[in-house]
Amino acid sequence: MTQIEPDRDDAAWGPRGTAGVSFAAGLSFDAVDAVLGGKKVLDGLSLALKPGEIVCLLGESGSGKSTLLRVAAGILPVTAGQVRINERVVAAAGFSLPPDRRGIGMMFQDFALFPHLSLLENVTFGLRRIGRAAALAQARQALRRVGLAERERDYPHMLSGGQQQRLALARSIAPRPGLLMLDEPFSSLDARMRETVRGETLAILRETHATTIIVTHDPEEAMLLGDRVALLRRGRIAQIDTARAIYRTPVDLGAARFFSPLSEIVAKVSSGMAATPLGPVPAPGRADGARIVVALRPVGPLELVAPGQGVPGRIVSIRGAVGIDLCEVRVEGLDRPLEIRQASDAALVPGKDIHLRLRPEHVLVFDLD
Ligand SMILES: Nc1ncnc2c1ncn2[C@@H]1O[C@H](COP(=O)(O)OP(=O)(O)OP(=O)(O)O)[C@@H](O)[C@H]1O
Repeated sequence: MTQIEPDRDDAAWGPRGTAGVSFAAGLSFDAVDAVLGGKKVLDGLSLALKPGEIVCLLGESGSGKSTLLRVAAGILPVTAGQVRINERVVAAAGFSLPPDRRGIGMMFQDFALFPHLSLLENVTFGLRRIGRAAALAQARQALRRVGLAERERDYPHMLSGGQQQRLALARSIAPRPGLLMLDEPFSSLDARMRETVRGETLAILRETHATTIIVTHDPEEAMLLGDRVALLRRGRIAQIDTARAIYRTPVDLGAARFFSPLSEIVAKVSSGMAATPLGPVPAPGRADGARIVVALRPVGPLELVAPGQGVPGRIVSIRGAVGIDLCEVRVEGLDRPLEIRQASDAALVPGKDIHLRLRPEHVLVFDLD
């Protein structure tokens, strides 16, 4: 058996070490189709990532998120279009560069660890090409970076969920891939652990410089982690932009609904304005008689004001969260209560009469489909 040399480099890496740096790669999908079970799951999908960029992929269940990662990694072929890595075509109809020649690291939702291999062996598994000594050094560096250096002889079942996530991350970054595909990397962790692990993972991704796609179901997570957020719908990108931009100017009502609950009011346009029970809302560019949806996020468009300065409403329910109250407010003329988030206030109680002022500049307006 090979004698494992103690690592002499500890001091240089600080308390936890750093992740090895990758050569970030550009990744692009040009009008890609992919078929599963006779169904077109990616349908003319186009998407381009700049080197070193982190893009979070959001979308309904079944919209094709995992399929997109599998196509990038070379696990699934394309039936039309092209996938390019650094301008080199790696997939096209009838052609697929094998996964191990693409320089892509993949991390799966269930971590896909090898139960019969030690932590160190789990990480060196993907490093067979570089020779035993270099593989051990790189694997140890990755384990140290995720805080598992002391556990290298243990087996995956001896780790907590959070530690397993860190091992899976170490395994995917150890070969220093230029591209990383992370499929719901935090979904099996509980809420508190998710927050810590998420921050740590982001720090590691920034260190490696790897160009990364992260699939998530959680809009807040996407907004925190992604340089840009891409919204996938029925196998195509419905919108891609910074999280702030998508939040402020979603491309349609479906995209808006993805990022927060909405109170939706249908209204008719007259002379560029739409009358709602909360007050008039500008509807520029819409013809007279057109029907629109005025959508209100729980934070921003409505403020509590003194009597006489806004429309009357009544609080019908209150749920407390950390530092905020989630209020449902009934307003005459609306079929459903409005959902409003307010800074916690003991004076806000169910049954209380309040007054609301609409801030039209914070309202989203969409054509009624
Ligand atoms: N092996 C398969 N055979 C046939 N259809 C499949 C297969 N795998 C996935 N699909 C279908 O392809 C579509 C896209 O699946 P995919 O896993 O990419 O979606 P997703 O957006 O990642 O969903 P989720 O968020 O639920 O993981 C779904 O309709 C799914 O049922």
